[in-house]
Amino acid sequence: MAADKKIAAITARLVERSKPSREAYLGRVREAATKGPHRSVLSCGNLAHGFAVCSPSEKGMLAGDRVPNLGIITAYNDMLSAHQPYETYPALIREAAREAGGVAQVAGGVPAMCDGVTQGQPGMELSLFSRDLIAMAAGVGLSHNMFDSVVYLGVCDKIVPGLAIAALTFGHLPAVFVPAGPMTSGLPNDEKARVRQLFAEGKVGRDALLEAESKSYHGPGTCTFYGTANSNQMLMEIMGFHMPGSSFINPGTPLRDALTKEAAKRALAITAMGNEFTPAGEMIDERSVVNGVIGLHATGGSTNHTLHLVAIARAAGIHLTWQDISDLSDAIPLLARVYPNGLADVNHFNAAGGIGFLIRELLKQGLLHDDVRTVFGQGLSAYTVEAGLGENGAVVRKPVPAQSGDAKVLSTIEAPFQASGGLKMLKGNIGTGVIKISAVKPERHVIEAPAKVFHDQAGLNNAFKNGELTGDFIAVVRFQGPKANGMPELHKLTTVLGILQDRGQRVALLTDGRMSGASGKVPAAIHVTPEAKDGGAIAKIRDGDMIRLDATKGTIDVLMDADIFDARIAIEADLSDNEYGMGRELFAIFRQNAGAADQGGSVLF
Ligand SMILES: O=C(O)C(=O)C[C@H](O)[C@H](O)COP(=O)(O)O
Ligand code: SF4
Repeated sequence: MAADKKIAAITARLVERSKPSREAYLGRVREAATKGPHRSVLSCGNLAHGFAVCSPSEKGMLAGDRVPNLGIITAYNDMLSAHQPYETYPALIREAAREAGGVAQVAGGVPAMCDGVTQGQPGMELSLFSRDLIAMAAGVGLSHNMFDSVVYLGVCDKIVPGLAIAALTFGHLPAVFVPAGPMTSGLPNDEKARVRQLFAEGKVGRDALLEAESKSYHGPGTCTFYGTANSNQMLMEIMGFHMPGSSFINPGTPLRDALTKEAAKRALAITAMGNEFTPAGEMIDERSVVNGVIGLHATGGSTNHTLHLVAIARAAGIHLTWQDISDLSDAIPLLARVYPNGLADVNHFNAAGGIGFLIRELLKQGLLHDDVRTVFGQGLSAYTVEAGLGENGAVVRKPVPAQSGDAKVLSTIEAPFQASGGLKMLKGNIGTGVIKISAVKPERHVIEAPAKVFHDQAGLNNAFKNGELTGDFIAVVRFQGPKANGMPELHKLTTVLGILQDRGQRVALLTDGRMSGASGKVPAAIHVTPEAKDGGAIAKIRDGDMIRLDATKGTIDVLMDADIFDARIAIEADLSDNEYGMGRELFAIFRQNAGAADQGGSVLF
């Protein structure tokens, strides 16, 4: 149990709130678990289909009941720089399985969207829904019931959350997440952002912009800013789904391959057929979820996890709320400064000590639950390490250094960058929302200004081009919620609002949509619930209304007589443009059934 009383109290209320659903969930997991192998319930016909393409020796092993079979769920494609390295992983994993006396098969693939390719494009309106689709697609692969353990190959924004929902839905099976690692450092992220602003102001041309973007995103691996994808890696490690020290090792290196093989062997070692059975649904409990939230706060992680972590927890019968996330923020200091929360990138963070250093610092003051189960065994203290290669090419681990390799990037618990974490909940007569304050200067934590209302990103960008965005204002961009158009990221607005902010205007964004984890310096009240499409108060706001966004107090309010504001009719919008094109017609059932943002914006729960 965490030593810190506040964390223990928040965890206790999470356990209490979740009791009925968690007990029902654990009952299902225990019912589904079997001494195995799971394939033993299949008919000869089923099994013959299942191993038809295996080698004769693998068929011999799978025909018996002594050898575990490892399922691989892969999100490989060439679109995501972070997922392209997975092309070669199945062969490596099969080799490791053979060495471990087991068998491995690709159970199935899942789709993976790159939010960088679709940012500002119609495709982004499928992004949030792709998370649930990924969980469903992984379920299709695992429903063959041929497997005794699973390795999940995924890194990016919606993919890890979708795979984690699947892993917990199949919580009777062990689950090891296998990362592919970050791209090597290219053009610094702040320099990329500077060239973008110059382009938006017409000071450089497309050739200069494309050159800067291409130097920033230049090869295999995860983009190096600390957005949702790299927040995912931190979460998977601090929640115990990764092998210790594996998150931020670059792709195409001997250590990366050694970690992949080690993960496969570990996944085969923790099946019900061995003596370290670690089913995902029992490994992940309320303490693991709270540890994930703590990691988000301590690193300034992505706002998208106020959606995804809520949905992941629900898959395990755990009811995480925005109030839990916000209250933990008050108890957890910011220990990392990685872009957009600073100038460093994730490679610098890892070189400074990485996740192992972060965990050690938080454990020093009892700010994490140490008494948790992980794929590596019992206790989070085992993760206060960094991974390396031994003489024989195997993975070796040693304790993280006592000192940070760069105190400007990764600090100690004694000298945090901020006393509280990065994510705050906002409440008021507009509804509830969240704001990431770790990347916003303190003098911009409170913005009081007139509303300028838009119904899409283009409206705001056009107003900028026409020179209409003068003075202080709060841009209200609405009908961007899950039911309206799939809750796209509005990250492209950061450039325009950043230019105005740099000119000295006091500006902010208020939306029922999302931002990227890479969004940062402009104060943004996002995920506002109820959304406009649901008749939320955000649909009552008019141009010129005075709005106060106060991240210090945690409030978002229209400053007018309550009766007058309440009496207003929530306007409706023509959303027919969002119903067709780029596959959006395939996701109508998702828009119709999406849950509220504070419930994860999911069609599953
Ligand atoms: O981390 C997240 O939440 C993201 O979704 C990051 C997006 O992939 C951005 O779109 C990529 O950054 P930009 O190149 O600035 O567009
Ligand atoms: S981090 Fe974002 S932009 Fe980079 S590959 Fe992953 S999804 Fe695409």
